Amino acid sequence: MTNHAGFAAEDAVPAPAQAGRHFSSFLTARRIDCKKSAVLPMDLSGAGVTRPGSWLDSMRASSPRHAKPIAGDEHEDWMEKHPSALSCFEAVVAEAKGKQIVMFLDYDGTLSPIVADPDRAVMTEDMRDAVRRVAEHFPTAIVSGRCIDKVFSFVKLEELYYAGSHGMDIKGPTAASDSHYHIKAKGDALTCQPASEFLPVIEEVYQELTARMAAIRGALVEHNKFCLSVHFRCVDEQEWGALEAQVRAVLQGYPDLHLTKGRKVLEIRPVIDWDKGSALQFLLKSLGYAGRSDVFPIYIGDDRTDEDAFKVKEFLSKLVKSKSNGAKG
Ligand SMILES: O=P(O)(O)OC[C@H]1O[C@H](O[C@H]2O[C@H](CO)[C@@H](O)[C@H](O)[C@H]2O)[C@H](O)[C@@H](O)[C@@H]1O
Repeated sequence: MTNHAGFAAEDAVPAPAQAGRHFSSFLTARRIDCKKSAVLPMDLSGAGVTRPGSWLDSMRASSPRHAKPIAGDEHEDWMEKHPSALSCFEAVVAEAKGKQIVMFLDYDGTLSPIVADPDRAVMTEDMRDAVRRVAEHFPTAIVSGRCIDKVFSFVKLEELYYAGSHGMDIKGPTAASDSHYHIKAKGDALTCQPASEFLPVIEEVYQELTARMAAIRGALVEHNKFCLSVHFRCVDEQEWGALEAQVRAVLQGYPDLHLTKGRKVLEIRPVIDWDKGSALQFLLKSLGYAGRSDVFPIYIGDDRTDEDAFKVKEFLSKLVKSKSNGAKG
């Protein structure tokens, strides 16, 4: 569900699928298996998402200057499929009644505003209080592209679960050991790191990219432990093509890594079958909630990587269906 402003949000490509903030829930989880995190074939054609020639266009289209309004029928169709969470709030409440809510929250752009310097993306005290209060009532997890340590340094709430590195590093306050899901109970803590074998290669690529990006003014490489972010928010647009070419040149030597695009950022990740959606399923499973009809997970996020979690189950069509069947909202 989307709080849709009628314009493609900043960094949104293609526009309709990215506009606004999402607020989603699903009723049952798709099956996951941490052990079967298959290494997929390399896709240097653009992270399996976009053709190489279209990457620069996509980076440009993500700039507010280039963003186009979604018009006419296309807008109507899109709104029909992606109703605003706020306009459906009563339907969400009705659907959640009598069920255990489990809350999943993205960090950047959701709990914190988007700012030029990634190290300064702090959340407000009001937002922290709101998250604290949510966590008093429901199990709550932060699901972020950042490394856990960084996101924890911003959120500072020990009672939460954290899924950093786009879900590839999970920690939480309680655990029941489960070898099938690679859950290790360390004291009371829950951990899962399905991409740990990639740590050395990520470090190597970090060093290479940092060296190359030194020549591009404003470029920044952020180490997110199991993945990397190459930020171009502060890079002159004339340099974006060169930056992308440099990143691709480095990745030529690393077939087990792939490239995706976020909000003014290129993201480098291990090619494993694991994303924010897998993390969400893992957490539900380890909390004992997977597949239960009396559980109502909610996910709030603003980015394309959050859509991996939204895809876990067609909760949206369920809500749209219940709405057209007469539910309020
Ligand atoms: O999954 P998220 O918690 O949304 O993290 C995604 C990326 O967010 C951060 O970058 C974004 O926010 C920065 C601070 O506002 C902004 O400067 C940048 O342009 C955005 O792309 C973070 O720095 C990345 O490492 C995350 O992968």
